[in-house]
Amino acid sequence: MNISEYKEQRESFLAQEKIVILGQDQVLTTDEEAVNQILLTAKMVEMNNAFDTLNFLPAKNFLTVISDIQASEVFKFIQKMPKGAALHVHDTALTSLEWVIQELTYWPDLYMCITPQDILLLKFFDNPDTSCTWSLVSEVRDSYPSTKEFDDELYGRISLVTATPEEDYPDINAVWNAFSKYFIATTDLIMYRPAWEAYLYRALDEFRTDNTLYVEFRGTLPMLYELDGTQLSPDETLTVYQDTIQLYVHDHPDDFMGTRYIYAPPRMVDNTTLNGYVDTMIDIVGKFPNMVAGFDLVGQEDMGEPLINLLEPLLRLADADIPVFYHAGETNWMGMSTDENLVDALLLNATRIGHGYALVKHPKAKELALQHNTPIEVCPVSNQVLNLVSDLRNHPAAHLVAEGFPIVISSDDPGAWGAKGLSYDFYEAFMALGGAKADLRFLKQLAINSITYSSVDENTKTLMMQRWQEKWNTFISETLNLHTNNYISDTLSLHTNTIKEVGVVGEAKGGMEGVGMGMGMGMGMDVTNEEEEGYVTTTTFTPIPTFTTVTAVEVSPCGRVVVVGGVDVGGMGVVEWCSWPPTQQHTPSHNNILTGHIAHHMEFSADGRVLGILSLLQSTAEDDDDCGGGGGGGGGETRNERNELEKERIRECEMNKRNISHTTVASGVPGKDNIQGQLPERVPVS
Ligand SMILES: O=c1[nH]cnc2c1ncn2[C@@H]1O[C@H](CO)[C@@H](O)[C@H]1O
Repeated sequence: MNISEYKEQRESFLAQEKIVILGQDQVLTTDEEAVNQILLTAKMVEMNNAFDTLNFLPAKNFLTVISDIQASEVFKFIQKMPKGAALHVHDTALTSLEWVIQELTYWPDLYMCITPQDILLLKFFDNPDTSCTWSLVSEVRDSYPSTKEFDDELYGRISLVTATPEEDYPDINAVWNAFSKYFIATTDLIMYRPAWEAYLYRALDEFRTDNTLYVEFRGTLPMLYELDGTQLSPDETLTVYQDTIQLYVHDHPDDFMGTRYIYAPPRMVDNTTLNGYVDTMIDIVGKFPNMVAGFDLVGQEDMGEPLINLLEPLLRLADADIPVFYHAGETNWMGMSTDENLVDALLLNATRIGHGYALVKHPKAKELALQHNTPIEVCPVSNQVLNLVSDLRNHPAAHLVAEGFPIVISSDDPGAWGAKGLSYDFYEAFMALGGAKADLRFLKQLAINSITYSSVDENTKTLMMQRWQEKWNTFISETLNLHTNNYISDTLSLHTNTIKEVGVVGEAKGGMEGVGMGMGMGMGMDVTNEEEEGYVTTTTFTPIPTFTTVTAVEVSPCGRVVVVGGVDVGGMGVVEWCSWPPTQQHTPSHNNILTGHIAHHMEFSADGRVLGILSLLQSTAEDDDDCGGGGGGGGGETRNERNELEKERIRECEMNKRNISHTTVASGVPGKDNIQGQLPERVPVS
């Protein structure tokens, strides 16, 4: 076998592998392709940098890299992207803790107490009871040197966020212990009926503003209470849920489509208690059929009762045809009792599986899940924070992604760990579970999956998909526009900072004429006034603002490239691109900047798109053809010698390309009013 045969075989092998990756069968429109390139460019900058430095955010505990993720361009992209639905989140950690502290803990009548076991309690009372030594939060806050100090301490006590997770949470029990304290502190605080209304409204707002259309949240159904301590019944509690959701949808009819509730009491129970939960379930699904989606069991799985021990009540649910969404396989204990929850969840006909972290260790269960089209709800940040996996590249869902298994991505308990909405989990999934090659198709598929696997009826699903698609289309076109606009300003400032000179090439030997532009761009080109062998270069310093008109801006087909069209003083455009026409496969990181080249004219379509560039002396930083200065490099020459060599090289290169026809369009002092000569005629580009 020769090398090319081998390579052919390899290509076809890799192609086969690629087509099964989650989302690869999505067909992208031209605009989506362009956006994909923008996305991949940002992604590859991040990936390549991490590949060199080993500073890869998904490999680090989320609690320590939240602000780094916020600074990521990929994350910002994902935040704006319509993500569909959040299908796996828990009631008491839906909303950012920052809001809870800044808003709810400033409400009057809120008391706090720290128990002898050092557990923080927060509760609203008109008259505090005697179960603890309560103090008014407002008074305690006032006793601090500053409100910020108090609020920070409160945040530190409640949230799981820490700079030293490995020390603070050495194992899964330690982190779940801290997690339980979070639930204890927040539950009484937010179950005060007016506080819950504000909290749930805010939760939906955080998801909507994170570009999520719909939410399914799980809850243990803790009873709401009034200030005088009166507890609401389950029906009254659920009515408050329903009213708040309806109010939210009413207030945001175009951007939010609703919320359903999965009743999910604790799994650390016996059959009698669970039978009580099942009764409640059957009752509430009858009374709130639109809102209540089904049943689940929650809590630290390894500590809970395995599903197999709870069969009698669970089969009652199956008999009553109640959809179930069991948390199952949220464990690293392969072969132990809780690990088999996965099998039971599937045999009990789960609609979706919560986490399903252990699924890859159960090939038969995986097969069954595929047969039943049962997705798993992957919550990457949760799995990392709760100590199942430290480096998210090693998350088992990476295997599932590689073979296109149906997953949805969700955020579990964003409020508990300084996250918000869905974007952080999408980011981790995109960077770590999908690997370097996951692109817009992957993200699009995740969004589509979230709607496909939601529990809404088919009609609503169709409407939701349509709404999502509209938002998606808007996102795509806005991203293209925004990218282009940003690119102009970036480009302008880049050029303003780095352009040293603009050279106007006058008469060339042999009567060839041309206009050239020499920009420093840190590429070692340093053209000065000179005359050599008929190759005349006139150099004038021209700051970028003298580029007079920007008539069109476009992302090139390779996406990366933006052309700032229009006319500069020499009748040229400022050009940055990968390649036009695309002559080679460009990796997204390919960032050729054309400098010192002759671009006479750009050709635009009737709708203003840049079709191509005419009379272009093409040369790029990475082409063999490059005439634009090869950058530093070089061996022992002095700077002057290097400059001379460089000039010689450029000149030769330029001369070799004289078969491209050029027209002098300007000479003399740059400046809009000093353009001399005619702009070249437009030649249609086929
Ligand atoms: O990742 C998880 N696995 C299992 N249970 C969870 C997880 N996150 C939160 N809860 C449980 O949900 C309840 C609030 O609705 C909490 O009691 C918590 O234990």
